[in-house]
Amino acid sequence: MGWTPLFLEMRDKKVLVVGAGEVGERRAKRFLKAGAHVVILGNTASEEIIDLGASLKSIDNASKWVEWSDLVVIATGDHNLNEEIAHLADYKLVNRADYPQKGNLIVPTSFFIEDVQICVFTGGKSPLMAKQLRKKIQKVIKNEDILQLELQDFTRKLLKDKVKDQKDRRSYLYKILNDKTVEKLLKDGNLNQAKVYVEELLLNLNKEV
Ligand SMILES: C[C@@]1(CC(=O)O)c2cc3[nH]c(cc4nc(cc5[nH]c(cc(n2)[C@H]1CCC(=O)O)[C@@](C)(CC(=O)O)[C@@H]5CCC(=O)O)C(CC(=O)O)=C4CCC(=O)O)c(CCC(=O)O)c3CC(=O)O
Ligand SMILES: NC(=O)C1=CN([C@@H]2O[C@H](COP(=O)(O)OP(=O)(O)OC[C@H]3O[C@@H](n4cnc5c(N)ncnc54)[C@H](O)[C@@H]3O)[C@@H](O)[C@H]2O)C=CC1
Repeated sequence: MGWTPLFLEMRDKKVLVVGAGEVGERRAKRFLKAGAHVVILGNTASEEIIDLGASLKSIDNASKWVEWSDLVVIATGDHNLNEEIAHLADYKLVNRADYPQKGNLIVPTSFFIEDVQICVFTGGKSPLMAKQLRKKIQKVIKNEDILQLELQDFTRKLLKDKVKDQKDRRSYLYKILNDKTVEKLLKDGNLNQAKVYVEELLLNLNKEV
């Protein structure tokens, strides 16, 4: 299995979705929300994805639209047609809804918590379990984790100015992560106070250096 997780910047990328049934529609929505231009090939597309900015084109011009695209989602229920499109698109990024292993791109289940994006992929073994695992993971991530993330971002920026050596910066970030006062402040939702606390610690750090 050669799959590895990556994040693609989809803003202004061109996505061709061949067949906007249940799966094609889901993919179209995902890419539209990420800022891509989406063309649907086929006979139908829901009002919702057209409103979101997708346009519907005839399958007769498939090779032209494949050439136009950066990424092709193949999601019709017609296996022969899917194979034909895959043949045209063999030099592109391709997501195959019917035979994932014949494509080179997976669209995993994913969710955002603030700026954190979490994805689950079961290697194609069980999409249903990918969905279940997503729901379980969503439950265990707490508000204080997100506040810690904000505090780490704040601290990293301060440290970049003050501490030259990356290894020293890393060790300082771990200290903040494991600091009991910080833990308590974040549990109580006091991000601003935690920032003040970190700033004071950093002042002391400057004195030590
Ligand atoms: C490989 C992959 C495609 C890719 O992206 O390249 C793929 C492939 C296939 N799925 C099939 C079926 C189902 N898919 C779902 C649901 C989801 N499928 C998703 C992803 C993926 N599905 C990719 C990675 C999967 C992985 O993690 O391994 C999710 C997670 C994300 C998303 O699609 O947005 C989304 C949940 C969204 C959420 O979290 O809410 C359900 C459940 C339901 O409908 O409720 C069922 C029915 C139950 C079942 O089969 O499990 C079949 C037909 C099998 C057949 O013919 O029987 C194939 C094709 C095949 O397996 O050959
Ligand atoms: N990746 C995934 O998560 C899943 C994949 N699948 C697989 O993906 C494929 C599509 O699944 P669904 O979206 O659920 O099916 P669906 O039946 O909801 O949608 C299929 C779409 O293909 C279009 N279509 C069919 N024949 C066509 C043709 N000759 N020309 C143009 N358009 C044509 C239909 O109009 C429809 O819009 C199936 O092969 C299925 O096994 C199914 C469920 C989930």
